[in-house]
Amino acid sequence: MSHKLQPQDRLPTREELHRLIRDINRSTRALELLDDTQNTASHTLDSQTRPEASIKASQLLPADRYELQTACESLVHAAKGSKDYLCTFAQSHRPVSALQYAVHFHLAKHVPQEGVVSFKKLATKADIPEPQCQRAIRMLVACEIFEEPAVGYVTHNRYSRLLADDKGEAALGILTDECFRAASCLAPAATHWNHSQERTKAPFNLAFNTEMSMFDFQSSQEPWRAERFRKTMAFFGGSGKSSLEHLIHGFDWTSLTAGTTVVDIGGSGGHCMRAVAAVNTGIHSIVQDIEAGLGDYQSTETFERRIKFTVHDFFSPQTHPADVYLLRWILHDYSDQEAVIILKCLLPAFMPGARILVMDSILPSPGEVTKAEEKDARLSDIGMWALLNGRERDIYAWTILFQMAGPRLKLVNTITPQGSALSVMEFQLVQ
Ligand SMILES: C[S@@+](CC[C@H](N)C(=O)[O-])C[C@H]1O[C@@H](n2cnc3c(N)ncnc32)[C@H](O)[C@@H]1O
Repeated sequence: MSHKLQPQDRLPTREELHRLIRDINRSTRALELLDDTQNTASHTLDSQTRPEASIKASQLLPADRYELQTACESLVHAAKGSKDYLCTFAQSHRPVSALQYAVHFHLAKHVPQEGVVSFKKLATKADIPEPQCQRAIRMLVACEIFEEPAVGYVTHNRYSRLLADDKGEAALGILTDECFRAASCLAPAATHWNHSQERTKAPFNLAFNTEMSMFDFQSSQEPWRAERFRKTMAFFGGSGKSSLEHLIHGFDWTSLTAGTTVVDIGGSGGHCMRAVAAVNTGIHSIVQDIEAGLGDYQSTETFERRIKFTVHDFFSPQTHPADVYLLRWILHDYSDQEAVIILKCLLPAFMPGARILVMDSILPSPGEVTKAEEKDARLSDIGMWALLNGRERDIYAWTILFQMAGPRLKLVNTITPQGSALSVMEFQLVQ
């Protein structure tokens, strides 16, 4: 009996395949043309644990990198056929759950930096059953995380090595635990709380069975999660699209005169202010966060007393007068109604000429960028929704948000540094 291909199993036509291959060739050539920096690029892509080098890689014509990704992904999807693509896509959570298992049991830390380890020994070290260890790792090997160079033996590759690093493990821990579990509750939470926008009625709350917002839950119930969150923020700031380099290039910090005060609201362990202090030695910085967010840093002073850490809840009125208030990766955590409260709490402390720097992503309009770039931006949008009913915003949504906070707050400048997923938006209070 002959098997007829169903329309949904249709393979790509020759023309479609050739167009995709032409696209791949074109963007590959664009990357290859960067002869001078090519060595840096391939080197940094192979050793992603070196933040300072990765910054350079992230600045290599990101548009070409996204075009290459988009064309490669389209080719893979075309090769699969529609039904297979969609069904595989709907099972994306399965490799992520294998990663969750690997991170939870610290498997990467039990694999030697050089050489191999047997599944048997790895399972013994991690205190887990060997068959489970093998199944999880083999799923990951199929996704190019870890390698099995000889049957039954595991070794690191450039991806798995990231998991062996403390901060990398923390970040992947949050992504595969809090984020993953919360994301599985998007529709149930919407039904349960009738599409509430409150941070205490988010998918996270259903997943973790708590009435507290994620940050309050971390602080008061499971402080190890707050510690892990702080390491994660430092990890993301270390390199790539959210590198702190972009914070430095997104605003002229050297233009601030000696004695200027910068308040970093929700500043975590102070990584942003350390980066700023390194380029302008005259600035005084205050890092504000909740107690658990600051961790061991609270009440300390660093950088020859130029950075102070203080506990402050950004949902209460700002008490510290400053020339610049930095809100990096804060407002996207919240819905408009809650983000407005944070902004309004700033206004009473506002001195003439003071500014607010918001560093967050600006969502592209549909079709404005390649699919790969759009997907990256949208990952974060769904992520913020899942954790706190937050959202990413396009430029119109940002403008409306600030209008809601106060009609006198005006956007005076926006800079998106090359290779950065985040933009710096500068707001001032006009008369
Ligand atoms: C997404 S992180 C951003 C950290 C840092 N600004 C950065 O760019 O890496 C959000 C920060 O807000 C802090 N935070 C959460 N709720 C807060 C509150 N009510 N008041 C002050 N800080 C808060 C968290 O502890 C965390 O450090």
